[in-house]
Amino acid sequence: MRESEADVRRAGPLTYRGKAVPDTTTDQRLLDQRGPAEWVHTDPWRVLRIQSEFVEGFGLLSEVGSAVSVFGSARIKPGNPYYALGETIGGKLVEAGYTVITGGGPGMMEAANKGAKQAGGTSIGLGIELPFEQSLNDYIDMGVTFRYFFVRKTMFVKYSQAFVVLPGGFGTLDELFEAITLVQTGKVTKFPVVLVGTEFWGGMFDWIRKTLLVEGLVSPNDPELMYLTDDPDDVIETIRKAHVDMARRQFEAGRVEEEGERIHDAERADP
Ligand SMILES: CC(C)=CCNc1ncnc2c1ncn2[C@@H]1O[C@H](COP(=O)(O)O)[C@@H](O)[C@H]1O
Repeated sequence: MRESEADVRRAGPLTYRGKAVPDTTTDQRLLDQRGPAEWVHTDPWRVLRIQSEFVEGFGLLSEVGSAVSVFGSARIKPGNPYYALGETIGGKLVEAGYTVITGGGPGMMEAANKGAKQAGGTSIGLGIELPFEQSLNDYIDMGVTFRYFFVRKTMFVKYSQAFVVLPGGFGTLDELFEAITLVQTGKVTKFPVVLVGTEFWGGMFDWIRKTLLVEGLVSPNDPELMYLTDDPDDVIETIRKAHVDMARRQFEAGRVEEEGERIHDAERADP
């Protein structure tokens, strides 16, 4: 016997029959009612917003090729020699075959994006909502603005194969030490973290060796997790060599197909 329309209701994957058929449809309940609004300020709702940030971030970045994240001060202005250094490094990363990812803001982020864009590469900005008005810099081809710092950080780590850290303040230090901690604890397979500016970072390196190491608060090899240089070509060469070595180790460990591809990519980037 055929069911009459009144006897059955299909709501997406759900089927209701007979007296179980609801009085209203899902759309009616969605569109007709407007209840109290406090729930948008609750954690369960935030979880959905957080989830949507991951979806947008993964969606934007998943097809990006080999990429390097460049961190550095939001406050350094064009005209500062560090800004020019950031531009040069952004450009050279592109010439070496990498997409450049930054925090999308002003200062050193803008410098690296500018260098990347002017070299004809892909320039990405992962911005962050801040209490004061601020938009993504003008040199970004693709960008997302995140609400949550921790979601944004996941994107930097997941979609880049190296970090370049230019002079900066607390935000830059936060990004540097997050990266180093992930490498130190084996949460990411060892990837190069290159600091640029021997004079700027030298004091921190000394303190790590003379205090952290001497007090036994880091392992003897931990300071080697960071490489320090002033030379943009050395930045690129260090990253490239690390990628070739890494791909070769993975290849030798038997993960042939994919890793062969990566060796190829890294070698293709040979300047
Ligand atoms: C003028 C000003 C303060 C703007 C702030 N606008 C920002 N926009 C995007 N990312 C940022 C911003 N401030 C800090 N960050 C993040 O923290 C780092 C810079 O922080 P800082 O200036 O070193 O501590 C950047 O690598 C970036 O990922």
